Amino acid sequence: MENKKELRSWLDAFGLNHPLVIAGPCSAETEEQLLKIAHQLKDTDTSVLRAGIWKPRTRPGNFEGVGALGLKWLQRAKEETGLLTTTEVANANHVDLALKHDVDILWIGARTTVSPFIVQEIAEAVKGTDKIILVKNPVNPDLALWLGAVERFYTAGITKLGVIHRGFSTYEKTRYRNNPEWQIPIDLQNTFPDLPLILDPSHIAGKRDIIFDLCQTALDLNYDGLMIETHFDPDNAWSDAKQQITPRALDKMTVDLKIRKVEGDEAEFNNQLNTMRTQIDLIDDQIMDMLGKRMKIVDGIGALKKKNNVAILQVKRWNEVLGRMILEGEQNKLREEFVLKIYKAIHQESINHQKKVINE
Ligand SMILES: C=C(O[C@@H]1C=C(C(=O)O)C=C[C@H]1O)C(=O)O
Repeated sequence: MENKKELRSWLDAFGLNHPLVIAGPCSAETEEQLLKIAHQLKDTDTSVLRAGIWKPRTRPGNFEGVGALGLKWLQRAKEETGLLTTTEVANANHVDLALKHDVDILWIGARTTVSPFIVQEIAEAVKGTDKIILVKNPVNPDLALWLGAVERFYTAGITKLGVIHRGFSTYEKTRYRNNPEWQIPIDLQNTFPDLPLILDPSHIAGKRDIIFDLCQTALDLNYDGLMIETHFDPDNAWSDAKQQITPRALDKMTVDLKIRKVEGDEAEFNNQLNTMRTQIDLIDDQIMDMLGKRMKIVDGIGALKKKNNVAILQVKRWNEVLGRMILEGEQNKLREEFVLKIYKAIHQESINHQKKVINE
């Protein structure tokens, strides 16, 4: 599969002057609940109503969705509000039912994207339709697996495609429910600039107070849309209560979010930008030059260790280097977390270099 301008035609057809907004409850709970939310969203920037009908839950015993019954409610919400509809499908049977109820957009959940067998089954089931398919990232940070799932739909003849970034599972506790790992969608945009990219801040955040920040970051990174869980009474939602926001809060948020242009058009802006980018290029050259020089000395130490039969890893020295660089970083307004990431990568590469020298 290659990037093609046509990948984004379905999105362009919306004719929006703002990112696509998909909103609605985590789960369809009752007909009244879904219709009430749909009507509240009708007068916002929302174009598509979302609602989970079948809910994959981490543990059994929780509310697992109302099932096919909810599809009728979605259909009615579409008739009454004109909003398009979308739901998650996780097997061929879900697809058949969603198609019967004229759901416009089907999304593939993170737990489904990890399984090529199921993705293939779903791709076969939507073959021959003109449905829009949005593929959420797999739970594990694996870009090839994510794109592989998209490709299965493309190969089945589905051309209206897009991806949803919902964050990645980690064992460590972070401030997020699912770590954003922004570099992965950035890499994806580099390879497929015309594949619509939508942020699902609700599942990354896990709590409503950081949703706005996540959405702004996405717009700063040229995302094409937002999928936001919305409920008129979030605290009493049957699933994901902490991360849903009200349709009113969503409306306010879309007003407050700053939409950036992909490129600047004023000559003065472009001049200043070019000057600063030239400065960055020079500094990047220096960084590479210094890293190369550092690595040459590391090789020298490796040769010395080989001669004296001394181990590569020197924990005491390594901790001294780290401690000194954290302080140095502080003076240069660089966060400890960032300094640690860079120096751990440098240390790993030093070890690789010395391994090579010692085994030569
Ligand atoms: C370069 C050395 O080998 C390793 C690499 C280090 C580094 O890159 O700074 C530090 C300690 C060692 O674990 C060394 O022993 O000084």
